[in-house]
Amino acid sequence: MIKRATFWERPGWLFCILLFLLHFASVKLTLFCAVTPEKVVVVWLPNAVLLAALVRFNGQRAPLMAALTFSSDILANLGTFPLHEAVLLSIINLFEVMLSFLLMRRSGATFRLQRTQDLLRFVVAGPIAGTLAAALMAAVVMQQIGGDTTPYLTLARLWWFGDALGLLIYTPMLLAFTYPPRQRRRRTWLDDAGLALTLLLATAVLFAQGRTIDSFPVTPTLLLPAVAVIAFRFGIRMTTLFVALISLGMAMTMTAHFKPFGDVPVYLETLHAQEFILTLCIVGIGFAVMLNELRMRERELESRVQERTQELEQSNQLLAAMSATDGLTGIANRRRFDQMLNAEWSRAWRGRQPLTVAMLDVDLFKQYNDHYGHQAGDEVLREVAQALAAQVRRCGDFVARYGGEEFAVISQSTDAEHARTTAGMMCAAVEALRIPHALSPHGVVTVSVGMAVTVPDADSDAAGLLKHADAALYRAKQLGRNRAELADAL
Ligand SMILES: Nc1nc2c(ncn2[C@@H]2O[C@H](COP(=O)(O)OP(=O)(O)OP(=O)(O)O)[C@@H](O)[C@H]2O)c(=O)[nH]1
Repeated sequence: MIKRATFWERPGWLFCILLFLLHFASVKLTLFCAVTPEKVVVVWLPNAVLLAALVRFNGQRAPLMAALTFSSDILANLGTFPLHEAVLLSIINLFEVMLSFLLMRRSGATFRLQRTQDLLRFVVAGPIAGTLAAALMAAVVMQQIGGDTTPYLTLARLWWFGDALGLLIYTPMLLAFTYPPRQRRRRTWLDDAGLALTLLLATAVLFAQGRTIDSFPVTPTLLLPAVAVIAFRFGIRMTTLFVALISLGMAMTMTAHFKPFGDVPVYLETLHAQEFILTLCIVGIGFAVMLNELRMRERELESRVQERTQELEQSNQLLAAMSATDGLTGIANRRRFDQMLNAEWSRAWRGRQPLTVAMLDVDLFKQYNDHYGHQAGDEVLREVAQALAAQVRRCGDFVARYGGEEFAVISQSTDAEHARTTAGMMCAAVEALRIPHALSPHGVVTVSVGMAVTVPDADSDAAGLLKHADAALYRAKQLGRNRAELADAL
């Protein structure tokens, strides 16, 4: 089995066989049901098959595809035209498609024809310019070689209109069906009923022979509102399919001598049919493409808004993190510490649990700065902060830089004994860094710690706890530094 993605990546042998068969069938189908007994082509669809293939693969293997459809064109035409005429007309068909494709490429139309701008570029390149150029040549061939006595301009116009409509109807349809739909819509029974009714109406209109019901003429124009509704409800695929079916149906009924536009001369009838099919295309395909573009833009806008919201959320998170972080040490700052202390205080109060605050101060830091310089002092603060953070991470506590060379730690559910052990460990952790301090009696950088433990109640507050911890820190400094002191009960 060839996978869908692989099949549409490059025109492989399977695609080429299918292209040949589809092209051959489309010539036969057109000759069978879209050419009136007077040999007037209402819509010529084979050229759309090659153009859609060239556009779909952006010109990959163009010579091979051209050769295949050229031979299929001659083969299929042989029964209707003599060989030399079939060859010449096939050359003109090929010229028409190639010119349309090159003009489309030059205009920058993208493959899917799903935006109004792309559709307009396609219309100018194919149904207007490419087919007109071919029509002017074909009329000469038909007159000079085929011996057709119809006036030159009439011949050219008939070729032009038939081929232009063929390209206009079938190229967008074939392209729409070679891509998976962007968004599948859920169809309701009402949609299905509407579709069935529209097809019924189309059949009735095509076979009504332009009759009137209660002096109301049953003409194909009745189908225009229906195609607009289909474009609105079902999107490009279904609309192009509907337009194609109606056009082919109309051509078929005309070749079978039904007269959807009443009893009018054949040249006028063909003109009416072509005018009607053109209007059907503009209303149906044009409306579907416009709606599709609007929906695509809406989706693009939605995803862009989503992207921006996500970016904004990330920036907000970053900002929040930045406003809570100390720039020098990278740990929480005083602001965050105050928030945490209030939150933990309330929690401990509600749970009647003890709460511990420890204040830490780097010993003889002024001397360190004076001796080693301010930048070396900054580096010490960073290292001390990391050592303390590693220490509290293990116990699930919270550490912040309180300001200057002071740090603060909050511990939950700690009794006095546990608080003392933890503080001792923090002193040891800083001493273990072994940062030389020539002016300290310990020879290395050390910290002093003051702690206060309390079970919050109505008579105490967080500020009081901090004050007690600060007093204990002062005592630790007095008692020789590099030690931890516990404050008296609050
Ligand atoms: N390098 C550096 N120094 C700072 C920073 N913040 C505060 N300091 C310094 O820290 C020193 C604090 O000195 P003091 O309050 O006298 O205390 P100390 O020298 O540590 O003495 P004790 O606390 O009694 O052990 C001052 O010299 C401040 O300039 C900082 O961000 N970086």
